[in-house]
Amino acid sequence: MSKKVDEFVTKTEEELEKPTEEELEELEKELEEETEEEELLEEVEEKSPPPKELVQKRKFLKRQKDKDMFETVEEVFDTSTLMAVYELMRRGVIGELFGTISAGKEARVYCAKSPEGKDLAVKIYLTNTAEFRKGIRKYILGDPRFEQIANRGLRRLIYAWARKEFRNLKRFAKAGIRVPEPISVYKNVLVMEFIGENCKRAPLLVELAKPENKLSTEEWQKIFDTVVDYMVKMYQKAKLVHADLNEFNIMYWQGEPVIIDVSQAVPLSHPYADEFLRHDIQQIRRFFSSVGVEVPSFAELYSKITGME
Ligand SMILES: Nc1ncnc2c1ncn2[C@@H]1O[C@H](COP(=O)(O)OP(=O)(O)OP(=O)(O)O)[C@@H](O)[C@H]1O
Repeated sequence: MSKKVDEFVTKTEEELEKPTEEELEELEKELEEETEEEELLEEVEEKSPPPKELVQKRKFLKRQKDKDMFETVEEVFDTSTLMAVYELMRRGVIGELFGTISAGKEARVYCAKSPEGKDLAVKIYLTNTAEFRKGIRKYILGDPRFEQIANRGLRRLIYAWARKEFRNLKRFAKAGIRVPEPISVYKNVLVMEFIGENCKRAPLLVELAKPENKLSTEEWQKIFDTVVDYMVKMYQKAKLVHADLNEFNIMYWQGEPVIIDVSQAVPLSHPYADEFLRHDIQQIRRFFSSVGVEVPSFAELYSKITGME
């Protein structure tokens, strides 16, 4: 944990003024409402660039991201982020904030405890313009219209991005897909269920595939079947395509795969939803065949997920 956060947490613990019941109800309502920026984000998404280019660029950025995952990144919290964490403490969502679980380009994930002592995952989206721009580019590649909007109110757009992940988590959970339970979102801070125990996160599928874990083909088959079942539910019930589904975005906890990183999921109405779905299917086929599962053909999976013959 950075020194800044440490000092901040100690200070706020003594100074917290808890919200009233009415205020909490108001806050709950606020979470349900779509902000202007969220609408704007949806509009911008509709105008994303050609699918081929987008998919290729995503692949490249993913490789970069995986490489960077293992590099240490300096912790930098700006005042507004500190104030957002403070507000979540005041609301009784976060009790204490601990160390970093992951330091990606777009977000940092921290382990925290609720005031009742329950483990929480706190995902903080970076508000640094350059960082966010790089991150969101994989999604809305250098679209000049986006650049314009971004210049006008990038910070608010980031808040919308965090809320989008919160909503997508809700939508997935409602459709019966195992995701971290979304707890709260405020500004660029998203609070969700911690997948793991005592601040030790559960493994990702990519880690589970390492030889020392020695999972049997039957066990992999079971995980594969569950992931496909999730994909069917995503498409047919949640009416969303994950759009970045692979072994880096699926955790494994208590015998079940758990889908994470859903901020970039798109509705089926998105012009490139089908392209993203095809890419997700290819990624899943590639990974599971590499661990010995006899995966069905692309066409078979595609028709199962979409329900189209
Ligand atoms: N709910 C959670 N519980 C425990 N660990 C989590 C949780 N959510 C995310 N993580 C950890 O944090 C990492 C990054 O989370 P996520 O993929 O949502 O963010 P990201 O912005 O895409 O980050 P990255 O750029 O590193 O992929 C995950 O790979 C996982 O190790």
